[in-house]
Amino acid sequence: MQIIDGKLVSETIKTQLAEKVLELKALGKKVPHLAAILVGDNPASETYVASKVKSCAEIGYNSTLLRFDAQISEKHLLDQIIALNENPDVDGILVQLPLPKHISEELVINTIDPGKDVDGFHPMNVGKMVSGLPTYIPATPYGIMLLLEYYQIPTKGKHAVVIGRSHIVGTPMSVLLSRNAYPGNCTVTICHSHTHNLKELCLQADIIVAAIGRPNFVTADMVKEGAVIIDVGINRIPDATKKSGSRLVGDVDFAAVKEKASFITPVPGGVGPMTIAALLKNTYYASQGEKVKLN
Ligand SMILES: Nc1nc2c(c(=O)[nH]1)N[C@@H](CN(C=O)c1ccc(C(=O)N[C@@H](CCC(=O)O)C(=O)O)cc1)CN2
Repeated sequence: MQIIDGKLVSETIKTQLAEKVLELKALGKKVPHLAAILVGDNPASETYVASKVKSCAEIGYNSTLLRFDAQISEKHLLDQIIALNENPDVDGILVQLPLPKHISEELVINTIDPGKDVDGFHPMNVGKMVSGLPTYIPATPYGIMLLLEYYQIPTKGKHAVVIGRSHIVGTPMSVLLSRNAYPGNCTVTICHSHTHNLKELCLQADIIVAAIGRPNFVTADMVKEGAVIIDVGINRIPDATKKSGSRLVGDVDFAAVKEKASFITPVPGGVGPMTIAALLKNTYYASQGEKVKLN
């Protein structure tokens, strides 16, 4: 069994991007600029946005963080996005999700200029991804594709089971795994809350992508010997032995499942850091007026 080291791969990608920034600077060109919008005080969102801003600084990107309290009106938020769309210095825009209930995520995403939508959530970019055209690919699925490629994990003809059908992870992941290229060419099954024979399907899977948001949901008895396990879950559970009183676990029972897996991502240190690295790659492409073209 091999543990997929997302921290290592993300650091490698960040080093490559930092080199590209130095090249831009040497040519007297502008460095990539990411604008992040954070609404409210969700502690997890605060951590993720802080990590995005810190990563930008580490590799030499400019970043702008716009913070608003949870009561911001939808109209005011949309006006801020429009201003960023019109700001020629800003290459990439992201609005950290989730948003407070009174704000339509759909409207917010649709307001971001598709050319600056480095999260790849705009319907125009989703459509391009589904059509196999160069575009911005949502950061978590993009990060997973980069991990599969880095570890040269065979995917052609494999049965991939994706647990979860969110717009951020499950749905794009299923599109990418079934595309006609490497990584891809999988036969994909998407499972969700109405899937009755989940265990049976998982037992047939060569690759499982768990993105359901339930701690330790995938147990060893659901996994075939030699399966590749990609854990997207980030769940904080109580742990009295920790100073903080809690610890982070994925959607997979890592300790037991690793005994059966050929490759497995840990939590933390697996998919999470790759989400940031993939966002930074998208931002670089946006700054160059390019889109991501997977192999
Ligand atoms: N606008 C967006 N919102 C959200 C996205 C997204 O891609 N765009 N994805 C998630 C959260 N997310 C990025 O925003 C994200 C989640 C986890 C990590 C990460 O590095 N996790 C670490 C653990 C961090 C911790 O201690 O809590 C790991 O797994 O090692 C980065 C980014 C929802 N919202």
